[in-house]
Amino acid sequence: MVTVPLNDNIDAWRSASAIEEWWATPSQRGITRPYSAAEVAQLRDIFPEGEGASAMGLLLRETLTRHARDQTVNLTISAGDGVTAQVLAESGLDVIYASGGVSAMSDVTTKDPSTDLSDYTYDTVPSKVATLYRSQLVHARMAQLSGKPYRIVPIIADADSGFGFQSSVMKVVKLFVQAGVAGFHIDDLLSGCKRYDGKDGVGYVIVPVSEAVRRHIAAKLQLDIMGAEVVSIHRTDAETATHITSTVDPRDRPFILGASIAQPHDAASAPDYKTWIQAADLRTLDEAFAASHPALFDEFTAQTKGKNTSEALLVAAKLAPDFYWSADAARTVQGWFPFRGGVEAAIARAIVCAPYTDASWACQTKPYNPPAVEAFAKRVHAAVPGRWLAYNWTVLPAEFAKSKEVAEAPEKLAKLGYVYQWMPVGGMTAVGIGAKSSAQAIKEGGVSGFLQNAERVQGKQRDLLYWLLDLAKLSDQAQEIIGTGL
Ligand SMILES: C[C@](O)(C(=O)O)[C@H](CC(=O)O)C(=O)O
Ligand SMILES: [Mg+2]
Repeated sequence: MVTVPLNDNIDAWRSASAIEEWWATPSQRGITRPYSAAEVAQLRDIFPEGEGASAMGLLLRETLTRHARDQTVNLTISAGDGVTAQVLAESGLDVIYASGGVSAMSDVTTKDPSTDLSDYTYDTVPSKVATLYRSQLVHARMAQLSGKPYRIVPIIADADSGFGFQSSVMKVVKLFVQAGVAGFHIDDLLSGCKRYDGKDGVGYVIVPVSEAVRRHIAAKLQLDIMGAEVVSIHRTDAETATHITSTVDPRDRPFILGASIAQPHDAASAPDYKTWIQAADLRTLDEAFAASHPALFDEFTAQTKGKNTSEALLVAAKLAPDFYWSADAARTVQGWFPFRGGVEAAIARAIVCAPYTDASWACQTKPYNPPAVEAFAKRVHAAVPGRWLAYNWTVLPAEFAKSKEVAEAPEKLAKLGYVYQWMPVGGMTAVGIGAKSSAQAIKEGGVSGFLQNAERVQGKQRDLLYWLLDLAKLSDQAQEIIGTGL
């Protein structure tokens, strides 16, 4: 048997009481865990390996708490490389985002960029985080050596849908923690099947809310196993969703649509899906029953409390044998059910998932919509006071740049509790702008044009050599310490 001198510490690290003590601390005590500290202790490794991520996680918690308290704007963009990360940190931004979409489109582990479909290998964004985190470590070392101040900025990363089932959620979270992440978001999408043109009547497909909850519990379990302070963000795509994979969860019933007019064939065997759903007059079960049997609706509501669509449909059939409604008939060829996406569905999901996560985010794929943004904040806060909220500025039409409403919006959102706001694709735009202005300067003025342009943007030419010379001090210092004595 191998013995290590740290046995006592290891026993403490793997003890249920130490875990319980940690769960009672301010960062952890708000979380609902459907498992015990003893069960987590059994799954712990001999050594903890999340120290860097925990430090970053605590820093992020501090940052979000400060912005929530002061109602200040915390706005940032993504970074895909160490240079961008460093510039964002030096410029005073409080968070760096590691985007799945930007990675998908520009730099994936398999080296074959494509659409943002969450079908890239799951080590892609963790590996990006490692780059952003480790380059910050190097800069902190450089600064320490030269006695200069430095900033470490926490990284929030995109965990997409967790890349499969619960085990893959745990694996991607583990990689994130090992990489030094401060926070991550997990969504409720079905991986790999976004349709952007809507040509087939299907856009975003989500999973039942119970599956979203299980993803968050799996993620939290992995954080608990690793003892990591990392912030977990609930993301829902329910605002955009057009379909859901299953009708099993009663909490999804208010948004599941079915045919209220019987058709000769199911939607899946119809020549044109969109024409079929129009003819079938899609409604929720409750809407259809209320419209066809208003006198029985109160009785129906009372008897179907907490029931999913199939169970509620049985009640409807007993109360009114002539009633017709079918979610099954409206399934797509893949078996997905029509879903009424919107802010109501996003709010419902945010409230259900809040106990297992630290922050809530309804992903935006349409231009800024103030009433929806406000409704989400107010209703989520009514259910979960003080909840951290996030907002993505993704769809940014050119006219936004000059609109007064959008200019004032980040501040307005900060007052509503949106403590983290970001332009997810902004890192790609920023790199593109830098490259484009450099290329233009070279074309117009050669070496001198390039240098003048760099100086104009960066303020001082020192920045051009900063990395090379200051980094070199680190290796020079190591050589100095090793010496020439032998
Ligand atoms: C935020 C996001 O998840 C990302 O990967 O950056 C994407 C961004 C995008 O595709 O525009 C998303 O909003 O789904
Ligand atoms: Mg993404």
